[in-house]
Amino acid sequence: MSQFRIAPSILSADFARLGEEISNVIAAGAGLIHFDVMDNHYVPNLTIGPLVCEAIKPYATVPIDVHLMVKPVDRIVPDFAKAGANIITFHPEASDHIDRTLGLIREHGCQAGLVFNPATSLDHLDYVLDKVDMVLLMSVNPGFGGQAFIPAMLDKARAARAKLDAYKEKTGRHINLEIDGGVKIDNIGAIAAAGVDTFVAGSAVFGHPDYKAVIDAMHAEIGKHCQH
Ligand SMILES: O=C(CO)[C@@H](O)[C@H](O)COP(=O)(O)O
Repeated sequence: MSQFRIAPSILSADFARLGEEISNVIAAGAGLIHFDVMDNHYVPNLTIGPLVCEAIKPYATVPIDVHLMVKPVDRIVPDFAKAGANIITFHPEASDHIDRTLGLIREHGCQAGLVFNPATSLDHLDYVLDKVDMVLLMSVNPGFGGQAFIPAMLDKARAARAKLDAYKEKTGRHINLEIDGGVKIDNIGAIAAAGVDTFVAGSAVFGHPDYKAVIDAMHAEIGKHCQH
């Protein structure tokens, strides 16, 4: 199995046919289902919550990757764990106690991750890596699908990969590096070469008439730049 996973963001799916959309992207090769939670407070948009997560769970035969763009974070964590989330990530700016929130997510049986906005320093990883399973780099400002990839995030991905590799050298534990925003067939190779292994893609997948064609093309581009 490839170490590289495409995580279609259901923000760009047809919400009237969500279960079917999820089955279709999984059949097309999706490795994760990316679930964007926006609260119209931490970010200027409002989306979906635990009830929808629970409703899609029977269709999600791959892990559900819940990206919390909410403040506060902690009180919603148990609800998402109960609703079937497998991975829960949150923004350090949205939690008063980052270490506590990471621990809380893991205590509820989910993998835990930190999300970095484009201008947020990776220093937040220091001292908490032992509780982190996933690092998610935003390559757009959070809140909306369909924005353009911010090129400076390639340098940030290289810096994050270096940190995670140094940690793996010390501990033997691999931490996934995910990117989110503006990921397309024509930039995914360069992003993979910068060290990213998990790629959120909303409009690129759901905006294409053939989900398998676009996910296959993404894996092919990754393959040109990295060993699959
Ligand atoms: O979290 C977000 C936006 O805040 C993303 O997951 C977007 O939904 C990605 O969409 P595309 O840029 O791939 O269209």
